[in-house]
Amino acid sequence: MKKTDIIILTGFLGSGKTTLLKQLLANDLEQGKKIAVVMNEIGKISIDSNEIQEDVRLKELLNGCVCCSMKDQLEIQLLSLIQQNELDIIYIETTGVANTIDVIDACTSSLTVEKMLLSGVITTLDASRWFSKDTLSPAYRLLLHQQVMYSDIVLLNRLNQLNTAQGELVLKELKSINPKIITEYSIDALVSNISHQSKQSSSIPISASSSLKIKTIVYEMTKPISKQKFEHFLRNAPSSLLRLKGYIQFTKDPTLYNVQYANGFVTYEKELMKLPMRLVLIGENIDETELVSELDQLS
Ligand SMILES: Nc1nc2c(ncn2[C@@H]2O[C@H](COP(=O)(O)OP(=O)(O)OP(=O)(O)O)[C@@H](O)[C@H]2O)c(=O)[nH]1
Repeated sequence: MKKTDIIILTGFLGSGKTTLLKQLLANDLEQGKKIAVVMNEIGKISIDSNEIQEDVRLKELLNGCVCCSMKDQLEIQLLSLIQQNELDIIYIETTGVANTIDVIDACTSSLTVEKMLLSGVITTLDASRWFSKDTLSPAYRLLLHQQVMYSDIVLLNRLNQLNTAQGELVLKELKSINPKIITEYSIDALVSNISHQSKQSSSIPISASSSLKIKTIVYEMTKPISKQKFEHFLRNAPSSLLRLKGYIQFTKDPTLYNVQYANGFVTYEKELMKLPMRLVLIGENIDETELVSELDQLS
């Protein structure tokens, strides 16, 4: 069964996410694709939702961020969207202050990965915002940096608001963080580029999933594994492995555990529901063959 593509739109406040989304939706609808949008807003009301066409399924997550307080709601909304509709693409428009890794984490649970595939992260970036980033607080500066770093495509706009030297400096800095910076794009050119490539693949071809900046690996377990070996695996995991989560069963213990690993720490919680033993691993340039082979040896 073809999985529904998930495309995450990130970008700082006012950087052009909704403007881009509207263009992408118009293009997809013209091609007859079945689309849904999950729109996340920090505030209690969404202004941008009114801008979404009627034939697009829309879910709003308001008053919080899907990268933190609303993580669980995102999973629930995604699952309900695909249960009720046959969809080609789900766009997730994040709040301007969302942490990219945490959004990826939130939309790749061990339940969603069965039916959905993360197809990429697109970031919109205002060149003048980047140029004046030193006026932001350290936390927002870091956020902006990470939005660029973890994106599969960065769409840079408003470059014409800077002079030539400033523009060159911005580009040099950005390209040292992420070479996939697209500048001077007009939405028309971008959309026609997407349309052209979409004829070959069924979704927005940001890149093949194997070459995404942040990769998600799904590991299905057929039998319980050794807890001792699993913890040894985690202790020796590469630092590029950012997250591991899912449901796991250990040898000589009938309990199913919800396992969560991040920043070198692992936690287990008893899971009462009968869920598939499946792990999701998220990381930057992680080697799937190597990790899967190591996991295979844990039983
Ligand atoms: N010059 C220029 N302006 C743009 C571009 N994209 C969006 N804008 C304008 O920037 C403003 C904010 O655009 P939005 O698309 O609402 O930005 P957003 O990232 O969704 O904003 P928030 O949801 O508030 O974070 C609007 O006035 C847009 O018309 C662009 O590529 N170039």
